[in-house]
Amino acid sequence: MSTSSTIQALFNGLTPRLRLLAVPIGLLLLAHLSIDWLSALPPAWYPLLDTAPMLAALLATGLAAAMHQGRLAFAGITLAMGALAVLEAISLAHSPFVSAALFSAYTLLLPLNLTLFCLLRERGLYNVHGVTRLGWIGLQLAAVVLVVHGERTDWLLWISQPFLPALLQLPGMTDAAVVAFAAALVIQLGLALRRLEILDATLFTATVCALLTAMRVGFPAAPETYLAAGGLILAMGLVLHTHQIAYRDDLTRLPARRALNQKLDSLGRRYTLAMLDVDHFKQFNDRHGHDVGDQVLRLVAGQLRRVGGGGKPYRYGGEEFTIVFSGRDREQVMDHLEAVRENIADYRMKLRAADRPNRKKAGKARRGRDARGRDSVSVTISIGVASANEALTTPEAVLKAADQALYRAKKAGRNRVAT
Ligand SMILES: Nc1nc2c(ncn2[C@@H]2O[C@H](COP(=O)(O)OP(=O)(O)OP(=O)(O)O)[C@@H](O)[C@H]2O)c(=O)[nH]1
Repeated sequence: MSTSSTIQALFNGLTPRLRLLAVPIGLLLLAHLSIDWLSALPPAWYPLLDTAPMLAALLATGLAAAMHQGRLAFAGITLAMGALAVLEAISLAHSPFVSAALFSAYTLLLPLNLTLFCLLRERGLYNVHGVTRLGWIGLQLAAVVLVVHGERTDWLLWISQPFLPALLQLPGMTDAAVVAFAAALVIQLGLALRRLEILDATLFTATVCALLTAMRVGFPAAPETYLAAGGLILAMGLVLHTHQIAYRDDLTRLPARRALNQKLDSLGRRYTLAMLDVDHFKQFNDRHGHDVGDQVLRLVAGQLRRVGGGGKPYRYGGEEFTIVFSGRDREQVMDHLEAVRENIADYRMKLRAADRPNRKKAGKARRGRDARGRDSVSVTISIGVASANEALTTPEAVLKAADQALYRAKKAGRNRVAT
């Protein structure tokens, strides 16, 4: 097994939540490990190191703006402004008051803004929402300028007051900043794990970078490296997000047809394909409505994800799915497909009041009541299976054979696996 396929296998073995965080956290680790090496660079490299945070943040902002991703564009802008503030604060070019004010602004406003852009709905960039969000950033800039130019030491002293027990305090940071970062990280991680969106995971990791920057201000090359890593992580998140949009089906969150085509092109000589279709789905939709139909497709997708035998499910389109068993013969996958079919047939989906079926209409979708007396419905699926062999030498031919087998399963009465 090559190194890249070992890494791929390890990555695929992670739970979806760990997989989501693996890439941004991996980048952060890489940045962390490179600090010693970067700090030993000859002085000729210092200007590049100094400008790297700004370049990375602007790269993220530019990419986000090009992709109309308002949340990330504004996160990039605030990261750039934060980088400017913290690098000025530690540059020794200003009075202790100005340095302290800039550092406080960084430690309070950056976690607040990154959390806000994580929480806010995506509303694009070039519209009234974009202007409002830009206004919000402008307002903060004005407040910082007011404090710095007005020499408002009273404000600075007020936000610097200690109130946390010694155990929770962090050296060099105000207690307010510790609370801001802690709250930001908890909220962002919670959102990332709940929504399983790569952009949330990258915003969370960028906030970790921002915190490490504040905690390592005295260490050579450390703040610059963490800040640059934050910007690069945002930029990488955007690229992964775009890939996800192109390759993932929005409704079921399974890989979509484009990903299936790519997978088919990468298969070796031994593989089996299964085509699946929800039985009488048109009638089901007519009876229960499109929304309940959508719920059923999500439920089917959830069961397909659990298929054994190394099968990888895809949404082929509409109410059709494909499972790819790479390196497996038909005999090796039949039991796993039977298990999926049975699990789906046995699963009773509870209906909310608004989803109640019209009991007057007769129908083929099975209905009943659960233990708590709520209406429930269930569906069945039919499956057609075919493997590559001397007669079926291309993935297209195997897929077509699986589709013909599916047709036979339907003809034979549905809710069955046919070869
Ligand atoms: N709710 C919902 N319905 C969908 C979606 N995609 C396709 N459909 C519906 O799936 C139905 C497919 O129906 P048909 O291809 O006629 O087949 P069927 O009713 O499943 O019957 P058999 O395949 O013969 O068992 C159509 O009514 C489509 O509108 C979707 O994303 N959501």
